[in-house]
Amino acid sequence: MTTQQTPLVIKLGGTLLESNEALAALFATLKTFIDEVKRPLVLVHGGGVLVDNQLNAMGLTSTKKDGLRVTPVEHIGVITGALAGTANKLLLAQAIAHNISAVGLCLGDGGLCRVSQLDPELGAVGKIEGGDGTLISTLLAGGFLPVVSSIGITFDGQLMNVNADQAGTAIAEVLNADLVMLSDVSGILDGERTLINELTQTRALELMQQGVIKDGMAVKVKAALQATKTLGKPVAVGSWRNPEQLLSLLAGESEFGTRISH
Ligand SMILES: Nc1ncnc2c1ncn2[C@@H]1O[C@H](COP(=O)(O)OP(=O)(O)O)[C@@H](O)[C@H]1O
Ligand SMILES: CC(=O)N[C@@H](CCC(=O)OP(=O)(O)O)C(=O)O
Repeated sequence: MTTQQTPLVIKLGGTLLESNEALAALFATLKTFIDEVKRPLVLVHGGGVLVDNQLNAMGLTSTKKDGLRVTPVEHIGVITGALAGTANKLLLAQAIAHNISAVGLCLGDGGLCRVSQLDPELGAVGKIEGGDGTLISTLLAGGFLPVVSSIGITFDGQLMNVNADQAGTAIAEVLNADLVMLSDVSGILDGERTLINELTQTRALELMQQGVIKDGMAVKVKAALQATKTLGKPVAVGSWRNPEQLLSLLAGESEFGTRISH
């Protein structure tokens, strides 16, 4: 593998993390991608469903504000366990089972991303910016697959819960990579619940204003729009059920998923 090629950042989220079967199918495709396409690949992941399960199991309740989880400081330990622990290691386990050499990281490793508190009302929720890509580039040059959770660490050493779509954007920016976001849905749906293949910024803002794109999808679309702007190329949103379509989608050749452009 060479780092001369444009890296591909794939963000994984949604109920994928709850299904070993879906994870195994995805990693079989990723293995083929790594062997055949030979492009540097980085995985960034969420695991909101695992966070919900862990908080529930501990008798803790959690709310979201504009698609972001309100994170009281007393919840951050459990959330870190779910994201940087369980979710990250479930993905590592799949990589190992598919003969992929992977390394599990969080946003703080090697100064990858800079994270500060986003809004005191949200508690330990991080605002993310790109940082130092040296560690990831070194791992890619060594043929490893970096798998990055969305737990960040502030300069003064506080753990922060970062939305994983925002983390995907920040890492794609650090690496000047292509970005695809895989979720539970086939892509972004319009008011009639029909898949939108091509979404421009103007239409995205309109649909968010109308409340057609909302909750977690509004966070995702805003993160994707930022990435299209900074990277100067489209971002793909699709289902982890058809990962093999995502490169064609980025190239504007597939009817699967949504291609977001500036
Ligand atoms: N216009 C829309 N198109 C598709 N999904 C939408 C839309 N508006 C809201 N959603 C919701 O957003 C969810 C995806 O966001 P989210 O759960 O945050 O994804 P992930 O966990 O993969 O980051 C969908 O499952 C759906 O319930
Ligand atoms: C601040 C914030 O909302 N953090 C998210 C991080 C995980 C995430 O984004 O997971 P998905 O990509 O699977 O949705 C959360 O706690 O759910």
